[in-house]
Amino acid sequence: MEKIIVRGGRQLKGSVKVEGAKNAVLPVIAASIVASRGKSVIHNVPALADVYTINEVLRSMNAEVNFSDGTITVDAAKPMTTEAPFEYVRKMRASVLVLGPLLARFGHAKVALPGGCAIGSRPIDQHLKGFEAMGAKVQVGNGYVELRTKGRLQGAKIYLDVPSVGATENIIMAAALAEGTTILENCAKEPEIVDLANYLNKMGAKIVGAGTETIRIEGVEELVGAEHTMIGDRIEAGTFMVAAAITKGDVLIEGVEMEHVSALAAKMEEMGVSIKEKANGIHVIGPEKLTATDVKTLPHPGFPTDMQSQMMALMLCAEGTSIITETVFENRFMHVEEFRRMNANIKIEGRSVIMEGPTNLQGAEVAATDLRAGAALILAGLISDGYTRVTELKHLDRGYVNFHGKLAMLGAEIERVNDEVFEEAAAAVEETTY
Ligand SMILES: CC(=O)N[C@H]1[C@@H](OP(=O)(O)OP(=O)(O)OC[C@H]2O[C@@H](n3ccc(=O)[nH]c3=O)[C@H](O)[C@@H]2O)O[C@H](CO)[C@@H](O)[C@@H]1O
Ligand SMILES: C=C(OP(=O)(O)O)C(=O)O
Repeated sequence: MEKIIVRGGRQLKGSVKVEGAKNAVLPVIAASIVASRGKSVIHNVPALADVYTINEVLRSMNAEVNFSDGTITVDAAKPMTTEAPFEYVRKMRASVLVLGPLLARFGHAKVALPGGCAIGSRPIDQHLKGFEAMGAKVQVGNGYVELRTKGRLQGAKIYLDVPSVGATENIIMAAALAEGTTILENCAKEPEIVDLANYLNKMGAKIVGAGTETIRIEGVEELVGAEHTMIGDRIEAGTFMVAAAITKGDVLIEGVEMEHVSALAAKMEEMGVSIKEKANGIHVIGPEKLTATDVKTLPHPGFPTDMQSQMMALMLCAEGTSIITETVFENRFMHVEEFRRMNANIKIEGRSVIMEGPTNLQGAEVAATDLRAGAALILAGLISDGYTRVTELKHLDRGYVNFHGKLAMLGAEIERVNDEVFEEAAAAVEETTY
């Protein structure tokens, strides 16, 4: 079994560069389906398992996709099939982001229903409500959702019940090729939405208001391939900000906008962490003592749910009582059990967790329950007594490129090993007769 083994006690020092944002690149790759001519060239693409999965989804539908040295080219000009089977959606929920582009360009899309996952139930009703408002017929059955439209989709006024990131993305991709104007209200304001709108506008779309709660999309008849460079990953950056703070370290984080991590930075400053914007990155210095604080996850610009488990690791080390309230996903506390294995004193009360710190964290064998939980357990391992062994790395690989290698470059005592390889080698040694 593959594991990351970390030995606590090293202060992190140096600089680290973050990758392009996973949650921005997945919709951008899906959006390249809307180009009926011309190639799309996308730079600063992270080599993540999720990126390989979305590339496979597009290839399976007859698009040409090449990925090397951080650049993806997509040629979707040839006729495409319009179905994404369960084998892809099972690996990565963001596969549902092909629904909007396929429907808008080909009048048909069929994708396996994603179902729940380790962090909550994650329905797609708001995506479907938007497509229906634009004139699509929606059919759900046998584990699939199928969308059809006769002729072009029609612009519509759509109000989202929750500011869903995925629904906002799917609807703006569909509306970009619809006939007439779509006004999308109470939409998500995440930086990834702005990046997607910028890319679509380079393709010829007419989208204004991305990053605010009302987006207006004037549909156009055709979109063409475009060149785009992805924004830096604010969640990877945030994870390294916590790594610096938790180890009382001194780290410069490059490749991300300060504005994209401002909610996290504000909370970390309340805890006593020094965070300064520099010309070449974000400079984080961890204090001798961390002060307890409270955090509530919210849609952007609130505190991101994708930083909740990493923040929990930091709060475990703070003096006093800290509370985290998770309002975005109903079940995103699976990592609490794993932290308890590391000696954490944590109570779950409804949608909140209450921690008494500082915790004398102890190394243990723990499992990544989702990708951010995996990162959070490694962060806790950085300051635990002894060795922490983190398994289920498939989750981590969905969202972090070479996480252990980057931490090692900053001075952490960490390695990624494959037990099976060791066991095979050990067995081979035993069998050897001298
Ligand atoms: C690939 C990607 O970008 N993933 C991110 C995206 O996920 P994703 O786009 O799936 O998350 P959403 O913003 O859609 O979900 C937010 C909340 O809305 C609910 N909801 C969503 C859609 C819907 O039709 N109906 C509904 O009720 C969800 O159950 C959840 O409680 O945003 C999340 C919230 O910031 C992040 O944690 C994920 O990392
Ligand atoms: C929850 C996440 O991703 P996804 O929506 O792809 O599961 C995440 O990036 O933390």
